[in-house]
Amino acid sequence: MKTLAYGFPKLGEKREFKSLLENFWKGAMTEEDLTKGIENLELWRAGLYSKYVDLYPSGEMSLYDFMLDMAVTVGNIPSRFGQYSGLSTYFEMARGKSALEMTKYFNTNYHYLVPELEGKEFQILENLPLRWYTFLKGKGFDPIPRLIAPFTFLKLSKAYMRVEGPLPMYEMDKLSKREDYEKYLPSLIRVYRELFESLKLAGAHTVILEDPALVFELDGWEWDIVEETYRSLQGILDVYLITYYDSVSDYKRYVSLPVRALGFDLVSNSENLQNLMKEGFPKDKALIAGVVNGRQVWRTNLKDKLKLLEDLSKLSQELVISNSCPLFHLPVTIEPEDALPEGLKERLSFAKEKLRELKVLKEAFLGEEQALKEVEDIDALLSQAFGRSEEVQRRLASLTDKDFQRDLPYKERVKIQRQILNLPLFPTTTIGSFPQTQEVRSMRTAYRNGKISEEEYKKFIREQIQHVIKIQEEIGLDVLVHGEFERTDMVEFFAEKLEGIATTKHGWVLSYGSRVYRPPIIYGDVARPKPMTLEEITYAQSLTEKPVKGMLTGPVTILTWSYYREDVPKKEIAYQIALALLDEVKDLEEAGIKVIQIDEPAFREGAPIKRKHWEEYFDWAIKAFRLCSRAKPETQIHTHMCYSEFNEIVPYIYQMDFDVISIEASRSKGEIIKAFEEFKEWDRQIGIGVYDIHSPAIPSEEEIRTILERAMRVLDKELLWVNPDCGLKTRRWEEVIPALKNMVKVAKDLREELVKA
Ligand SMILES: CN1c2c(nc(N)[nH]c2=O)NC[C@@H]1CNc1ccc(C(=O)N[C@@H](CCC(=O)N[C@@H](CCC(=O)N[C@@H](CCC(=O)O)C(=O)O)C(=O)O)C(=O)O)cc1
Ligand SMILES: N[C@@H](CCS)C(=O)O
Ligand SMILES: [Zn+2]
Repeated sequence: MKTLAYGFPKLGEKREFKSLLENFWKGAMTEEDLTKGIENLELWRAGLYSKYVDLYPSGEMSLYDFMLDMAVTVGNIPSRFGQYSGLSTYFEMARGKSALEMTKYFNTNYHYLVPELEGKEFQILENLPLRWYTFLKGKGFDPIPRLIAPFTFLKLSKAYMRVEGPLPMYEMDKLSKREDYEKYLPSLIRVYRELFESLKLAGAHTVILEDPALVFELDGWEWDIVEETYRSLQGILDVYLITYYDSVSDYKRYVSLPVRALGFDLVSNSENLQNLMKEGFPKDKALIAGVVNGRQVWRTNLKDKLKLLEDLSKLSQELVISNSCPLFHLPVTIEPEDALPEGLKERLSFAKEKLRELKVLKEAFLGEEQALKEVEDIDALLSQAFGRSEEVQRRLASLTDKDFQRDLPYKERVKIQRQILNLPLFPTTTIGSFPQTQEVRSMRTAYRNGKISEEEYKKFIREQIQHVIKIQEEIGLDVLVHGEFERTDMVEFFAEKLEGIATTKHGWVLSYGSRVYRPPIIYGDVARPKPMTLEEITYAQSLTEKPVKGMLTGPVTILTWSYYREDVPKKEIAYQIALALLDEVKDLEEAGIKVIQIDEPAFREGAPIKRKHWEEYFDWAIKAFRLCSRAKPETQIHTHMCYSEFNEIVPYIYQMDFDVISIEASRSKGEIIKAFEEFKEWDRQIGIGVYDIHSPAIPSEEEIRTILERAMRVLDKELLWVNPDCGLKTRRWEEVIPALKNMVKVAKDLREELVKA
């Protein structure tokens, strides 16, 4: 029996990764120092792995994103970036003016960069797997090199495809046919074989291939391709194949693949286990059992897992115990958290603690007394009831169908809202946040550390609000926002104000690039003790005649971007949060707020990977949104979504019954617009994001106009709003002001042109 861990967070205990990158980008650090710093982080990580587990990977360290690293390794540099010249091209692809599209990795809040295939032959450009393998080897470690598998690489990429029509066009899209894969696979496999050869030469015997795309519901021809791929990769290194986030979609074909070891996520659902028990497992392969949850922070009930491992050991002589999915969804360690609610800390386990759990599990499995005692102690602790509230549960039980239905249908509501708001054609707005400058963050830190008083902090926030209202009025925006300066993060802010949710001090997790967030922990039933946003929103509204949007984060997003209890159905938690938000909506209405935006950027991400589970998810996710947005007919309800593939879920989005949606579409080059063309019932107002807020580049009037004109070809102009594709918190004022001016100018020009026409 061996232990294997992978995906340990690269961020560092003190967010060193973030500081290194951001200092380098600011010009405050040389490339040499950046490299040294990153290498130190890799050594720290390897040190932890080797302390707790038998097997661990190299090649997980990336300067931005592991998919981007794979693309660079195999020489997949889109031609618009010109000749690859090291870090400058690398970061241009990640965050430059025409950066690669960024989207969520499976159903997680980690964002990867989508490789763009242009039909060129692959070739090794930078052998990053070899670089990191030899680096750790040279420092006395014995890692297993790890790569994203060819199938997942292609499945998550996009390629230029010919679109048939009166005028043949080329558009970026996912590979969807056998021929698409046949075009790219032979050369990709050749490159992987070369990579394997180079690793073998450097002393490796084994390689870990992460192939999570095998958990998608694949067609038979896709499995044929997977089989052909693994057959073609044989003969150089032993392959440990790892899948995660769900069960493999075709168990029989999976276990027949010609590899040395096969990994299973035995946590996300029970399908993998059922198949293992029913179908058995091949004698000639090792079974990698992903039993320790890599996505949730709860301490593992090792007693349950021991029983599971005993069952599995009857199936395979060679059992490897592992985490269920990469550990980078967890903060590094629980150690420094000293302000958690009573009784919570001992129930939690972050990435470092999960490594230790793997070690204890192995020891207990081998019958070591100390470990067996720990197993019993944990079981006794976790069996005690924790965090439930009868009052919240009573409120939930009293819900009826009426609670999920607004009083008037959209067609009636919209007439009333038009009269009240009296907005022009192409109303302009922003998504909510304005630059979270160093000054804003420092003031918050000072307030939290007791260096300034609550009064001083509040005064500072009021000044920020005054400033942002004035700026928006000067720019000529139609629906204003208060800027969200009082918020660390759109989920954490609400979590801090809700009962039943804990927040951490140091529990940072990477979302993309160097951007981090601290996922809150929903440990009990959720309730709102007092208003959460009223003070800032009503203050902002008092400064202007224009409508200011009340700004809330929706129930599905609060749930999805937090850790949550596994013994309470997600639907129940979502409804609890929705009821708390409904109280806030009512308070905002009472205070005269006419427009309320309830952000749901995680609405798509929360959906199960397999479509067969979608109906069940969307049923409660839609209802949770409807529950919290049951405002008066005259209140205009907005929602906002970003950085996911929304095309397939437009019919579900429609059922949320909002009045206006703003949706990101700029990095994906307006593909979403096509989806609205196909969904004929669409009658809601919609703001297609007209520029990418992740890039520091200021969008030109022409770029903005192109997206709007494209939208106008598909959607009635009466429905269109004009806005950036997400909040502006990561941008600087110098970028935001000219960008918004260009945006408002285009909206005004279009209005005038339509009047003349
Ligand atoms: C919109 N998105 C979000 C997602 N997930 C979220 N949870 N939140 C989101 O907004 N997913 C999809 C997209 C893209 N994802 C992200 C995620 C994170 C950011 C982002 O900008 N993060 C900030 C972190 C902001 C934060 O919480 N900061 C705190 C702490 C400030 C701090 O570090 N202070 C220093 C000292 C500072 C000083 O004194 O000078 C310290 O404590 O050491 C705060 O503001 O209070 C980031 O910077 O990464 C964007 C998109
Ligand atoms: N209102 C939030 C939404 C981000 S998805 C913001 O503007 O940052
Ligand atoms: Zn957004």
